Amino acid sequence: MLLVQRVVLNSRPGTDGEPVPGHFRVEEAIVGPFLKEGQVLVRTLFLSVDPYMRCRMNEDTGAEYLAPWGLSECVDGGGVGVVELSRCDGLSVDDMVTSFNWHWQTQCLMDEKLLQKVEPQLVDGHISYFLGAVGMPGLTALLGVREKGHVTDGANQTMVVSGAAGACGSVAGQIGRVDGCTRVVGICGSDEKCRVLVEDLGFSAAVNYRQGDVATALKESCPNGVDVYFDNVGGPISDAVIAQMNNDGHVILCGQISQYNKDVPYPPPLCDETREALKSKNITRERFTVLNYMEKHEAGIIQLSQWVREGQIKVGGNLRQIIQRCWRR
Ligand SMILES: NC(=O)C1=CN([C@@H]2O[C@H](COP(=O)(O)OP(=O)(O)OC[C@H]3O[C@@H](n4cnc5c(N)ncnc54)[C@H](OP(=O)(O)O)[C@@H]3O)[C@@H](O)[C@H]2O)C=CC1
Ligand SMILES: CCCCCC(=O)/C=C/[C@@H]1[C@@H](C/C=C\CCCC(=O)O)[C@@H](O)C[C@H]1O
Repeated sequence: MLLVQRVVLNSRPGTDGEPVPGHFRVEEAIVGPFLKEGQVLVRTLFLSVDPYMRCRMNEDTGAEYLAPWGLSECVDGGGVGVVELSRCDGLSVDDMVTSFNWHWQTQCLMDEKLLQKVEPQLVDGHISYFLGAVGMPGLTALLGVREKGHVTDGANQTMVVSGAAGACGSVAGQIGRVDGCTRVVGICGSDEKCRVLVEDLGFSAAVNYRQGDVATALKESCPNGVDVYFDNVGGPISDAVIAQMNNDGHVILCGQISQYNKDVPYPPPLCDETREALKSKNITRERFTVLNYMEKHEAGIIQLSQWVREGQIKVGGNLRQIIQRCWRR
């Protein structure tokens, strides 16, 4: 038997509330004693804190593919770790593995079918990348741009990305550049993040939405209007971007993080002006969910890891809110 530490949901913020540390608590638990056939014991190395988790804190998540976290139950999400004991044919001790349903627990027993083996050499040993640029957020950027963005090399397109310094946005903007957009402009929440986007990640320009008027700054940085918008945030920032979009443009409806602490359905309703702008300018705005493209994930991971190794896509390590604490036995 093993004594482990785990994080459980202590209380819910309510659909309109801000999440705070007190909504969680850390407690000790016992794991084992027996490993069943088809199970492994894994040690947690990295956990990912993602926006959709706010929805899992509600009793009703608002999305059919998201189960609510239970009160006093261990929370779960994306994680990577190492196999310590195995009763599976497909996994051996010391294999690195990942899952969308990793328990926030120092060590846990997991069924083989919930795990995917990962190859550390794909990311030169930086296994936390499997939760970021070479994981679900990177796939969201790649498949979002490719499936919904209509980016065409040589078409002189301008792409805008909101939430641009985040895990998905920072990769989406770089893919826009790789795929041939002439200008890629990021929107984020600090001057330091703007500097990183332009100087380190190769964005053409960046707008700090906390300083000055977003519409004015966008006019300056997108003199030819906006053709493709990778929308991570929704709300007034997205209204300002859509108002400056060209005819026949495309919105990639990836997420609406600015609305997750509100009691609204997903996707949240648009204001009349934005609805009218989309219609009159013939702009597409299709909902995108990375889980709907599972058959493209393996090739996507290979492509993303290659770009990262070659330096075409830079990983904004200090921009990502990954819990980088190595939990030890
Ligand atoms: N459709 C899909 O399949 C998927 C969708 N998503 C969605 O993509 C989006 C980005 O996720 P991800 O990159 O992983 O998240 P991150 O946590 O890495 O980044 C999110 C960023 O959003 C910004 N933000 C937060 N609140 C607000 C606000 N009120 N207004 C404007 N910006 C805000 C913050 O940056 P700053 O401080 O710079 O404002 C924050 O760092 C989310 O909406 C998420 O739900 C994610 C994965 C899959
Ligand atoms: C209503 C909220 C929409 C938020 C959009 C978003 O961020 C979507 C993210 C998902 C995320 C889902 C993760 C795991 C699914 C299984 C969890 C469970 O309930 O057991 C990601 O992994 C893929 C995105 O589509």
